[in-house]
Amino acid sequence: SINDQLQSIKPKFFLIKMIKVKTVYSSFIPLQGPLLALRDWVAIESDSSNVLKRPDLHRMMEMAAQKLRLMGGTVELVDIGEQELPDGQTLALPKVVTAQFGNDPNKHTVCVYGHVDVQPAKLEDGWATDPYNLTDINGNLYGRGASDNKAPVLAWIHAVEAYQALNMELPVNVKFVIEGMEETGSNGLDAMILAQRDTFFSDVDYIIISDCGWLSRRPALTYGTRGNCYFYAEVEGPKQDLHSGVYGGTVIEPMTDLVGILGDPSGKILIPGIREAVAPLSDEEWRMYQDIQFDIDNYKNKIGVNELMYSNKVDLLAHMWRYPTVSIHGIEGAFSDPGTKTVIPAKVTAKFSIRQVPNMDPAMVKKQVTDYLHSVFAKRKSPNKLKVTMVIGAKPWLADTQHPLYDAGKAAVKRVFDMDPDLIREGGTIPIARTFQDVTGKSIIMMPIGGFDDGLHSQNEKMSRYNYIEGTKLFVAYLNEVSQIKHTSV
Ligand SMILES: CC(C)C[C@H](N)C(=O)NCC(=O)O
Repeated sequence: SINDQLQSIKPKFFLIKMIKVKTVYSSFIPLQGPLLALRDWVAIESDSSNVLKRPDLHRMMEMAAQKLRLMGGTVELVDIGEQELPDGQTLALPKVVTAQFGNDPNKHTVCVYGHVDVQPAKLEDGWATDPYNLTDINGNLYGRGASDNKAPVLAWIHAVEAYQALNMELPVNVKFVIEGMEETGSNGLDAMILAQRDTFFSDVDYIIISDCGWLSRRPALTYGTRGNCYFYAEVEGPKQDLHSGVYGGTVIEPMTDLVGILGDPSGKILIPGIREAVAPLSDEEWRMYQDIQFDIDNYKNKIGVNELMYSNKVDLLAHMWRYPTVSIHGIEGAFSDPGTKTVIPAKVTAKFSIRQVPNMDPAMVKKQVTDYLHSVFAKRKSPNKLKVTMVIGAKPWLADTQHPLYDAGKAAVKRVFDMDPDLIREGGTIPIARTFQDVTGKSIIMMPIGGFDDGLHSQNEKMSRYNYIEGTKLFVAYLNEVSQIKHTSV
């Protein structure tokens, strides 16, 4: 009837109005709705790398599940077993939250993946505000996990809530997979995806991930991530720490060995075989990089340096996204407190990682790194013992930007931001992306809403009110665009 038709037009009109409505972003507007939800989520120190914080992480997963339950979703907390710690003890992994809204066989089904664990953060690290107390300064919401990845996960939840609030049917069925171990390699999630391939994932058509950021103020769609191989290199010498005055000069120090095998002034990867495996940069990719908006001075200012490894845009983007890099993160066992302790540490463990790209393979990288370090160590003829372990082996991921998912993404960005997105890659790693692709055979899009200067993993991480709310509008619009994709596209 006419009435039914009017009913179906009215909410759609509201939806378009909601997307187009100009929101005022000011710190003077008190936190409400989505901002309060983000405050509550940031308040939980869900640090997946710290075993002492595991109870908080369990609480975080329960809180995410409860939010989805209250919205009427079909929610499960999936037990993914235990994690083995380096000392041989075991610890329960945080359960994975799965949820489903709608199961209409005539609609597409999208699966939104995100995580609610965070990297460590302490006020003493140099934060200007308490990392677990969401603080608004000039429209930026500061807090650990605000951008990586709590606000983006919440923005997807709010997108579903927006349809519900308007009494509108979701244009697609929406599933969620929310995990709590992303920052430490997504332990247990690969097995869970494999186990549920023919159940939870059987009707999923497309996978959407919003766990990354824009490159500039221009919105972006991401089509590649680097992988990550994370290593521990342990050098063990005397049976206990020693006084450097009493024993220095007689003992072959583990720290000297460690620095000796890791150190190279170029900061480049010397390990044979690694660079040779890298897929060459094609002319087309090179051309694409030239069109991307990237302000080198802005980038330098953001991180507070005067000079970078390369001085032109294409080289910088290529080395950020599609060449491997090595970073040394820290040395466990070394003296690092303030003061002047004169100690020879008995055992030191370097932590470093290699971001890898197509066509590198983690198993091969593990062998190459282990063989190389042992060969360099052998030349030192040291009596100390070296042990090399790879603790994370996450593969890189690359998508086809010609897929209709990306056309739908461009249309949604245009609708909300009135501009075309940059098509970018990401230097960081989303360990599970490749598993989703390989196990389910479905296409993935990464649709970031984080700002280019959000400070992920660093001090003063933030998410702006603007990106959070406009990002939610983007997701609302995107669900609508995805529903228009022809049913034949996988
Ligand atoms: C920018 C990254 C893809 C964000 C992601 N959450 C992350 O930090 N992954 C782990 C990593 O070390 O890259």
